[in-house]
Amino acid sequence: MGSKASTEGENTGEAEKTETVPTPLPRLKNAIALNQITHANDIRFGNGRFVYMDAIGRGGFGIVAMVVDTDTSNPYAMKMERCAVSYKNEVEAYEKLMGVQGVPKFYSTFREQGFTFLQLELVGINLLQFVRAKGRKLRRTEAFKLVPQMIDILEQIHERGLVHADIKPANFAFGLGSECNRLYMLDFGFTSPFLDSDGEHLEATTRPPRGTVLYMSANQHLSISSALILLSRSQRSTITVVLNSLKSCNGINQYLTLEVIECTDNSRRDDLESLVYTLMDICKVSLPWRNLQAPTNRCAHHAYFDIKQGGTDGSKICDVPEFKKALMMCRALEYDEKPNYEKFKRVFELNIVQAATVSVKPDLPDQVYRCNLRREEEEVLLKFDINKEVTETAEIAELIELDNSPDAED
Ligand SMILES: Nc1ncnc2c1ncn2[C@@H]1O[C@H](COP(=O)(O)OP(=O)(O)OP(=O)(O)O)[C@@H](O)[C@H]1O
Repeated sequence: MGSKASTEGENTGEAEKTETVPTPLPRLKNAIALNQITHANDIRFGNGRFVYMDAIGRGGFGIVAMVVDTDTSNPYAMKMERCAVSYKNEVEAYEKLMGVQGVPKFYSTFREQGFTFLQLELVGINLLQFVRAKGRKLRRTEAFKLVPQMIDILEQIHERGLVHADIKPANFAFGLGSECNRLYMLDFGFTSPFLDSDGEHLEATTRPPRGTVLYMSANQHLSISSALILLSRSQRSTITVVLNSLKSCNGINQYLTLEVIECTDNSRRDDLESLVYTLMDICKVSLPWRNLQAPTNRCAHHAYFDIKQGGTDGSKICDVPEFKKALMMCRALEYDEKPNYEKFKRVFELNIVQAATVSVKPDLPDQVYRCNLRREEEEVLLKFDINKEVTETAEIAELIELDNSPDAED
């Protein structure tokens, strides 16, 4: 299934030693000031061109590292993934989104030792980290101040014929330095086109829900088809492998019930609905489904659907008029309908005084946020130590596996 099991979709880089950051101590826990990076090490990517500095993010498929280009001394974000499933999607999306304000610049991509790499413009802390660093949720006026930028980015992504499909706080980040009051959109691993080659909206197709459970639209939980596959005793031989692995489960040796959760493909309205949930979450408006278990079957998805629907006008979700209105607008959109982005922005418009006085930006505009690596991730990085001889056949096997994968480039 394309959804992320974590209901929060967050990185878990919590408290950690700051041995690589010299004095003065940063005020933001885990922060790395760009002008304070002094340590260089022997971990290199891209045939030695990029020096690894620190891990700054983690996702479902790999890590994001801060690196420095030895040719230019410029820092970059390097997204490194073992699995190539979302990689091709993401590269295609970044290529289509070149030049969009609010999407990090995409510089290059390469493969090394069975891993895929994306060299990206380095941006600052994400919205989830921002809220945590503040130690409180945002005031509504603060969150609303961000809306025009968020909608503008989303509109431009849609203008290029793509739906993002994983809108959440961790996928918005502030820029660095003089760009620190600008928002950027990250993570195009689930991004997909919604227009055909003639510019027509694609027909609604079905596939497993996509996105991060906490923020995915109600529609993504609406299972519209499921398959019940009954296998007679005589058919067993054809699926011996499956049945063998299920031997320990009572009652499965006569028939196999396979439930397929499918929903309608994401379209523009789903991105907007996820944006409303993102805004609710960064303000002090709790998401009523936050404590539900991650949905693994149709019944659980329906429970999510019901609660996210919150009645026809979303009134059972929360009583904040702006969110209610925005949700109603999302619900009123047809699958292939272009949203009225300006109208959507107006729902969250601040008055003149608020617009002039409310400011939302990181306290430390030159700092990125370090993410604690797990042991296995550190071990992976050590594969890229230039002092270490690469002799392991496992690495060659990985390469072969990757090149044979359906996503491998020609
Ligand atoms: N260009 C960048 N500059 C700075 N930090 C970044 C950049 N890209 C990603 N990050 C950091 O890394 C985190 C994870 O990145 P991203 O969401 O792209 O990875 P992912 O594997 O797709 O994650 P997930 O599975 O949670 O969606 C982001 O939340 C962000 O904090």
